Amino acid sequence: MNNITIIGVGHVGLVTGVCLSDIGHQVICYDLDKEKMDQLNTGLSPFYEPGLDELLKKNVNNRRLFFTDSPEEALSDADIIYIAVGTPKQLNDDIDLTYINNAAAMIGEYTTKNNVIVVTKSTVPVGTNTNIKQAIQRNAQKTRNITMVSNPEFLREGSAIRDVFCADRIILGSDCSEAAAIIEEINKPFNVPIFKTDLHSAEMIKYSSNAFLAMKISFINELANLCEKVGADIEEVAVGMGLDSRIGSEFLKAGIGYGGSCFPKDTHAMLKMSEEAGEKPDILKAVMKVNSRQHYVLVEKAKNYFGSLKGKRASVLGLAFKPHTDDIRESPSIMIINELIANGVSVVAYDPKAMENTKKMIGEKIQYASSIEETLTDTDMVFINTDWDEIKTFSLDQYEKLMNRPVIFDGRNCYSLDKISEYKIDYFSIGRQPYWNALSRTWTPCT
Ligand SMILES: NC(=O)C1=CN([C@@H]2O[C@H](COP(=O)(O)OP(=O)(O)OC[C@H]3O[C@@H](n4cnc5c(N)ncnc54)[C@H](O)[C@@H]3O)[C@@H](O)[C@H]2O)C=CC1
Ligand SMILES: O=C(O)[C@H]1O[C@H](OP(=O)(O)OP(=O)(O)OC[C@H]2O[C@@H](n3ccc(=O)[nH]c3=O)[C@H](O)[C@@H]2O)[C@H](O)[C@@H](O)[C@@H]1O
Repeated sequence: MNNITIIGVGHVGLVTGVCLSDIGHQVICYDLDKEKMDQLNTGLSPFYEPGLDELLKKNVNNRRLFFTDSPEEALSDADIIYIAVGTPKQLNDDIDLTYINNAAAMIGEYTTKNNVIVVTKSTVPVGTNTNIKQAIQRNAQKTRNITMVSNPEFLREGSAIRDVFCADRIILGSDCSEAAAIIEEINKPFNVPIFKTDLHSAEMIKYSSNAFLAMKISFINELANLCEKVGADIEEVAVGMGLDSRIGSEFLKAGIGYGGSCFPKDTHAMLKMSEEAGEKPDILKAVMKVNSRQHYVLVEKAKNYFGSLKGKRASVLGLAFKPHTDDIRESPSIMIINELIANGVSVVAYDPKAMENTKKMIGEKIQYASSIEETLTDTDMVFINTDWDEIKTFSLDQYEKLMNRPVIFDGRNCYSLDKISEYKIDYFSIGRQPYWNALSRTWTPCT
């Protein structure tokens, strides 16, 4: 059992704290937000993540997990400190390292132990861990020896707890083998393969993994658009490709482009890192370009279908950037909504978990419904933007019943084409037969 301090209690910091306490460590988590810390000490998570509330409650109740907004309480006795603060994109798309620098300064100011190991969970550009160490040293009052371990996180929102306990690997980068061995020991109970490497390579592994996954998504989306033109079905193509173990079946789901707080920002950060190093990141640029275009393919289809969208009313099913989360950061659904509004469409939306966050972000620009049925009622078109189970399994006859004249723009290929053709619904999806025309009962190419 180790005593561990975590700085930054967001998606990564909280899940890390909960999981480390669950495997037996004593964890104290520190964040600036007092209200959030008070709520967490009662066992209630500030965001939705499957399975998190139960584990949080369990470990708060058995006193292995504690939250504070006092840096002194969190840091003065600490000798193993995890940094999990945000590294967001600035308005000009550069990475913002303010929170990292503040965390570093704070560690220097408040720690009192002679030897401290600092473990970076946050995603940071290559070289940042070295800068963090220097920033801590500049501020250090009592601590003499600071050792850095880069331990990038690979969890996904919506399956974060499972991803930690069943991870494919844990990466530990350090220039000190003793420190890496201590962090390896801490992680042993997870029973996950551990790969130890140097600091810079560990930092690079994180960006490279996210960029590769983003590339897979843009690749399948580009193929999807081609499939529509040549009469192939991207769902079949993805299965056939994925059967090759060198390619693998994951992250080959065509859709409306990747969103979320990480792929967009991390591809930008990697692009910048590459350019600063004098390289030409051509693949990365293409990945990002394809992705930006993909967010709007459904709106383009709607424009072609209706001629003009002005004065129409659209329902939107799904606001979160993916299912099983209430996170709407860089959500393609919000981009589609903004594009619809710019085209004179009035929007009514529904999401099982992300309504509150959407209200905070875009307020009364749209209307909010409390069920799928209410969302669809008297609308001219529906956009399926997030494939929550509730949305994927929603009965097609309800679209017929509730909409003015049902037209579905399905960004997640939720319905089988065989099923669709049994209904009087005009249907567009991604990378399959482009358009089911209910009146002529034919699959028609898009213009
Ligand atoms: N969200 C995700 O699924 C994943 C995120 N990451 C990376 O992990 C890092 C954290 O991401 P999230 O957890 O999503 O961020 P977040 O934005 O959800 O949470 C960051 C937290 O840090 C706190 N904070 C900022 N400065 C602080 C300071 N000086 N002292 C104490 N607390 C401070 C904020 O109040 C906030 O609660 C980022 O670098 C991200 O790229 C990595 C893997 C997965
Ligand atoms: O660094 C991070 O923050 C994390 O970023 C992603 O995790 P996350 O963004 O939570 O979610 P993903 O499941 O990767 O989905 C990201 C986006 O890609 C889209 N996506 C995903 C997979 C796919 O096949 N097709 C597709 O369009 C999703 O709809 C979503 O908008 C990575 O998968 C994690 O390994 C990583 O730790």
